[in-house]
Amino acid sequence: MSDKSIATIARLSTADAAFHQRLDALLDWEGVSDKSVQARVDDILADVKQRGDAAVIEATNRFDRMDVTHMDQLRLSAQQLQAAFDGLPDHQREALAVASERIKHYHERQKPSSWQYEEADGTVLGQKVTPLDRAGIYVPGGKAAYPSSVLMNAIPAHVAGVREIVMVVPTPDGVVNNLVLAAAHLAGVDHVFTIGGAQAIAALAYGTQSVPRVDKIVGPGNIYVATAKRAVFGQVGIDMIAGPSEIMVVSDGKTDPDWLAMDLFSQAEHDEDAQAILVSWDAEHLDAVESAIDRLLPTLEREAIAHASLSRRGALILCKDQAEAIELVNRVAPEHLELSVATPETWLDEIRHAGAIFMGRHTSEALGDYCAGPNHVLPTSGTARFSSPLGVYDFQKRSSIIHCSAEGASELGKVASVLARGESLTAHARSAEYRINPE
Ligand SMILES: NC(=O)c1ccc[n+]([C@@H]2O[C@H](COP(=O)([O-])OP(=O)(O)OC[C@H]3O[C@@H](n4cnc5c(N)ncnc54)[C@H](O)[C@@H]3O)[C@@H](O)[C@H]2O)c1
Ligand SMILES: N[C@H](CO)Cc1c[nH]c[nH+]1
Ligand SMILES: [Zn+2]
Repeated sequence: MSDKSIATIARLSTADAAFHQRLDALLDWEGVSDKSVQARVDDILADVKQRGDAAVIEATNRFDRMDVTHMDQLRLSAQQLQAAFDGLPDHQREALAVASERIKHYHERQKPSSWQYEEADGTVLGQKVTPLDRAGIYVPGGKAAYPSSVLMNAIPAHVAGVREIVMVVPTPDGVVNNLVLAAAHLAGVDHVFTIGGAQAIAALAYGTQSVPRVDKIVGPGNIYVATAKRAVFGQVGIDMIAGPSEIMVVSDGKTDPDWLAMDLFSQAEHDEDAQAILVSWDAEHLDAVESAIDRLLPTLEREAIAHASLSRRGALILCKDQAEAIELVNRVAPEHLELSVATPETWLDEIRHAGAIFMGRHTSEALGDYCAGPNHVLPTSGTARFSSPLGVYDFQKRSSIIHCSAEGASELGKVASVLARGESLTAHARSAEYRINPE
C-alpha cells in the first residue's frame, strides 16, 4: 500500500474477515428511505397538487434561489431553444449533432413491432404496441447541467413515437445552460419548464394550470427527485428510481493507472454520494492507481466533490482472481462496469448484473455518457439485478389482441366454461357457453 497516500480512498481485501461488512457499508445508500427527505417531499407534492403553479413558483424561488412571480417566467419558448442552438459555437453544435445521430441510430434498433398470428380455426391473436401520449423528462441541473441527459431522455421517446414531450430542468440562480436548450431543440422537445426537484415531479404527475400532466416521468435526479418519483408512481408511470452515479472497474493490472484513476473520478465528480470501485488481483497495480488518484485529484475542477465521493463510497479492492472479481461484480450489480482486461468478451457470459458493460481498456465509461449510442440513464444501487437501461420500451406499452372465429369461440368456450365453474363464477361460464356451437 502506498505510504504517500492522502487517504482519499479505502483499501479493501477479500481476504479480510471484515470484507463483506465493509463492502455492505460502501454499497449502502440511504437514499429514498431517508425520513426527513421523505417528509419534505411529501409536503411539496401535496402543496403542488393543491395549489398548482403557485406552489411550484414558491418552491422554485426557495430551492433554486429564484425570484419569479409568474409561471411564464419558468417556461422556455421554441424560439429560445432555436436561438440557443443557432448561437452555439460550431464545435459544440457538431458534437451535439454527432451524439444525437449515434443515440438515435442505437435506439432505432430497440423499436419493437406489433405482431399477430392466426390459428387453424381462423382465430387471430396478437400484441399491439402503442407509444405514450405524453412523456415527462427530468433533466438534472442542481450541481451541473446535463445536455447529454436531454438527448438520452428525449431521443428514445421520439423513436418510440411519443406525441408530446415535456421537459423540466432546474436553473439554480436563474442560470440557463445554452447547451441544454440547444439539445432540447435538436431532440424535438415540445415544452420546457425551468423547474426541478420534487416540485417539478409533482407538476408533471398532477398537472398544474401551466404544466401539462404526463403519463410517465423518466430521467435521473437527486434524492428529492428520486423520492418524489417513488411517491407519484401509480398516478403516473416512472422509469426507475435512480440513485447517485456508480462505476465499478475490473482491471487485470495492465491498464495505465492514470486512465483508471480518471475513470473512477469520472463518476465521483457527479455527486458526493457517487460510488467508485476498482477491483484487481494485482496488489502493486492497486498501489499504482492509488498514487495516481492522489496525484491527479488536485488537477480536477470539481476536486471537492470527487474527494468527498471517493472518501465516502470509493474503494480499491484486492481480490484473489478473475472468478472472485466476477462474483463481486454480480454482487454489486453496478450501474457502469468497465472490464479493463485483455479479452473482455470471454467474461461476458458470466456477468449477470450490470447496467452497462464497457469492454476493454479503450472503452472509458465517459464515452457511453455522451456519444457511444446506448443510453446513459441506467439502474443504480444494485437494481441492475432486475431492471434495464432507459430505452424505447420505456415509452411504449402493449395491448393484447384476441379475435375469435365462431369455431374458435366454440372450442375455447368449452375450456373457459370448465375453469369458470371451477371458480364458481357463473356469469363467466354462461358468457362463454352462449358461444359454444350446439352440435
Ligand atoms: N443516471 C444518470 O443518467 C445521471 C445523469 C446525470 C446526473 N445523474 C445524477 O443525478 C443527480 C443530479 O443531482 P443534482 O442535485 O445535481 O440535480 P437535480 O436536478 O436532481 O436536483 C436539483 C433540485 O433539487 C432540489 N433540492 C435541492 N436541495 C433541496 C432541499 N434542501 N430541499 C428540497 N429540494 C431541494 C431543488 O429543487 C433543485 O432544483 C446526481 O446524483 C447525479 O449523479 C445521473
Ligand atoms: N454518468 C451519468 C450517468 O450515471 C451520465 C452523465 C451525463 N454527463 C456525464 N455523465
Ligand atoms: Zn457521468
